[in-house]
Amino acid sequence: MVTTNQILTYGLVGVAGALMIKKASRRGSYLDVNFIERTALTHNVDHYKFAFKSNNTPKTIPILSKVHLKTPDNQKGEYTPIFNDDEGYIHFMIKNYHRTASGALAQLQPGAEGIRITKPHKHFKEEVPLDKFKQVYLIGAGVGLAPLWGYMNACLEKPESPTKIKLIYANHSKDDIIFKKELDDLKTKYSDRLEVVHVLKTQVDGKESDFTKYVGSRLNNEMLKNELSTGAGDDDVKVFVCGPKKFVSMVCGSPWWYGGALKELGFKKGQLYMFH
Ligand SMILES: Cc1cc2nc3c(=O)[nH]c(=O)nc-3n(C[C@H](O)[C@H](O)[C@H](O)COP(=O)(O)OP(=O)(O)OC[C@H]3O[C@@H](n4cnc5c(N)ncnc54)[C@H](O)[C@@H]3O)c2cc1C
Repeated sequence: MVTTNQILTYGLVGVAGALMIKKASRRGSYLDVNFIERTALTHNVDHYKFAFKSNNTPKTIPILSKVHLKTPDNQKGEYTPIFNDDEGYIHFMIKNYHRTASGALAQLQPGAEGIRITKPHKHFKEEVPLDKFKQVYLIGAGVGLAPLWGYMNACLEKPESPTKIKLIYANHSKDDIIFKKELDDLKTKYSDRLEVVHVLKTQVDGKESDFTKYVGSRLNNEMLKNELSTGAGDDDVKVFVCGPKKFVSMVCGSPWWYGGALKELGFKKGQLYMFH
């Protein structure tokens, strides 16, 4: 006969076993990567290149997906790959906050062991729509450019895509703009499909007004009203937003990510997609 004590013991063993399996499978979802190199993009943002250690891994990472990167000392950061290349390397832009994961990553030497990333999970539930929309507004600040950069390049590179893109990119100063030259080159190459509007809070050399009229203030409702003058209420127009929390909530409200300037301008909830 099975006693109450035995039932309790079997029950506890069962629960412990289930928890161990869950933990193991979670652990198993990390993939080992090799750190290849780091190059400076700005004074505090670096381009990181990694390679998967095993052949039994994805060769590409979907754009707009998010991964957790774990450092050798077990610090975790949340990042979006900025592009895939033909040789199977994974590329990130990572801001160094001199602490936690980003601080540890900044100390890595090429060849460093013990770095792991999670299998990518997509942000979008549907397939990433590269040719579905007539107009996409990308509103980003600082290193919040990361997911927007992946989308922008993939969309522009798709020759038959009808999507026009306007990037509104807010930074503290000119020195903080990530991929400034690359953005200029893309504007030239895709002059009929890409518009870039910089917003700079501070002047450094007085030449900022050569490339933007928005100098001396952070992005605000008035600027958004000027720059997003069409598309409110139109299902063929999407807005993607990424940046610091206060920036995102100014643009599209919080805590439910519908509100802020975009709601005031008449954009519908279904038109907005924010990374948070
Ligand atoms: C899905 C996802 C993916 C991410 N991927 C990456 C990644 O790949 N790499 C990475 O390093 N980080 C990543 N992050 C982190 C995240 O993007 C940054 O922590 C966040 O954007 C802050 O960036 P920052 O430090 O450059 O901003 P800050 O330097 O703090 O601010 C940048 C600019 O934002 C503007 N701003 C700030 N607050 C306001 C406000 N209230 N009103 C108006 N303008 C304002 C100002 O112009 C300021 O100069 C990711 C986050 C998420 C949610």
